[in-house]
Amino acid sequence: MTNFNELGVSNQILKALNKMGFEEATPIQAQTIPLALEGHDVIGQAQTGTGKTAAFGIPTIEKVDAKLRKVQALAIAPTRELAIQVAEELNRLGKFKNIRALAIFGGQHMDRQIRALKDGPQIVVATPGRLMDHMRRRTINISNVQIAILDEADEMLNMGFIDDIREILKGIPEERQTLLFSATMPKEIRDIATHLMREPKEVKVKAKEMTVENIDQYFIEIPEKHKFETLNNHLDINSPDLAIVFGRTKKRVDEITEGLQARGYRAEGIHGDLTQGKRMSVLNKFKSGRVDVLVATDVAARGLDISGVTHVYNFDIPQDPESYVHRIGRTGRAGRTGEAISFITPREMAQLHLIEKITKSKMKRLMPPTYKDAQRGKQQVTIDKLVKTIEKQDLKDYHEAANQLLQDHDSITVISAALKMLTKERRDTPVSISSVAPISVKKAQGGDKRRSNNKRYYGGRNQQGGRSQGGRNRKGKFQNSRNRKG
Ligand SMILES: Nc1ncnc2c1ncn2[C@@H]1O[C@H](COP(=O)(O)OP(=O)(O)OP(=O)(O)O)[C@@H](O)[C@H]1O
Ligand SMILES: [Mg+2]
Repeated sequence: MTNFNELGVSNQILKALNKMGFEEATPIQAQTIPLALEGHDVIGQAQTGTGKTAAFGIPTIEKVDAKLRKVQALAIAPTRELAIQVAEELNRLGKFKNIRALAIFGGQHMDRQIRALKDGPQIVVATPGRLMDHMRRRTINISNVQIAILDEADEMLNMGFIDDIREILKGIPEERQTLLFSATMPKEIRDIATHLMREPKEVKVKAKEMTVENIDQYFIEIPEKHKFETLNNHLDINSPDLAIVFGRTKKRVDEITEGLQARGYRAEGIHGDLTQGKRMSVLNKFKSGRVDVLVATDVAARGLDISGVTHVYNFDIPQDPESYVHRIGRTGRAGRTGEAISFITPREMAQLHLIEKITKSKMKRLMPPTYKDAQRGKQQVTIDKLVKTIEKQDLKDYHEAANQLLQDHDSITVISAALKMLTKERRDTPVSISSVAPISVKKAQGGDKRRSNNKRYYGGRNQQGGRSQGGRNRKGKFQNSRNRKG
């Protein structure tokens, strides 16, 4: 383990790190901070949740001049929420150096952003579309930018974004320093990257697997039409603190969300068709625990750092292995543990093997839990609560009432009634989810075509329906009568 002061970091940043509770540098931070401080271009690849933001953030803050109220560093991120999060972390890191970072992103009033830009932040974190808007209107001056950062670099250099990125980089002085970070870096993308950089130093934190080992990975082989009930059962058994459920399309996310709500779960959906206000409010509710289940498209797959996410469900297996890595990486962050459970239809088993091959990790098979298992799981939660209350031993005030009850009823009946009252039973509202076509490996491996598919996931951009939303969809209704009480 490396201390930050061994890395040549200033006292003001050490003070900020101390305040943030960062005691030691993570491996990617230890390896890239000195290189970036020396002025090298860097491609940094390390697993999800291992502190890449501070790895590029610390040297960036060290290099910009607080007295100069001009944009000196520009970070670009694929989604609005990520841009906001990165700006927040940079502001925490730069607090004692009086460095300010501003997030600019689509869906927010231009006027407001223009005013904020006039305030003279030294760092801007932007989504590409909105940044280009500002560039065209000349409401941002990037001619003083010395450091360009691409967070989620492989995604930013993917088909969906590459043209924007090229155009943005054209507006930045050529003698810039370029920093690229991501948990994944497919070779063809790395080749593109090196063309945009000057003799980049590549740092790849050595890991056996592309995914973090503190995430337990499981899969459940299951027909499409049983996914929703299985998700319900699983949520009941695990009672996750916070869970994210990834669905393939926006429509799917809406349907799963509505279904979960109908069953009594505190679930909300997030995808690119929602207003920015709604996206923010959903995410805030999730972060504060007012929502337990976040149902999302890949708009929430990359970079988001929400502590307390214990479970990630792939309701639909993703098309790209990289996307799998990022999705499950929303749990098991900063050394915590997590579980990832992927639903695989029988025809998608080949896709599962492809993901395993590329990520060099194995998913353990789970049998689909039954409704009975779920009931037991729910009851166990109640029993645990009851036992905790017993252990506290402050029940004297209830003894008289308990004695009275036991005179009129046998103990099994009384305890069962108490358990029933305490158990949050799932509503048995019938729910139907439209089915989607399975992902086939052949399609998934189709080179550039596969890459271009990514585009549709991301919010705030013009999104086409993508194949799985298209006319080939069969509409399969699914109602589970098994769970309906007689
Ligand atoms: N040195 C450190 N010590 C303790 N916590 C840290 C340290 N560095 C980062 N963290 C925390 O770890 C969490 C993950 O960091 P971060 O979001 O930068 O990960 P990442 O590598 O960018 O992940 P992803 O690939 O998902 O984007 C954050 O909550 C961050 O505050
Ligand atoms: Mg990150």
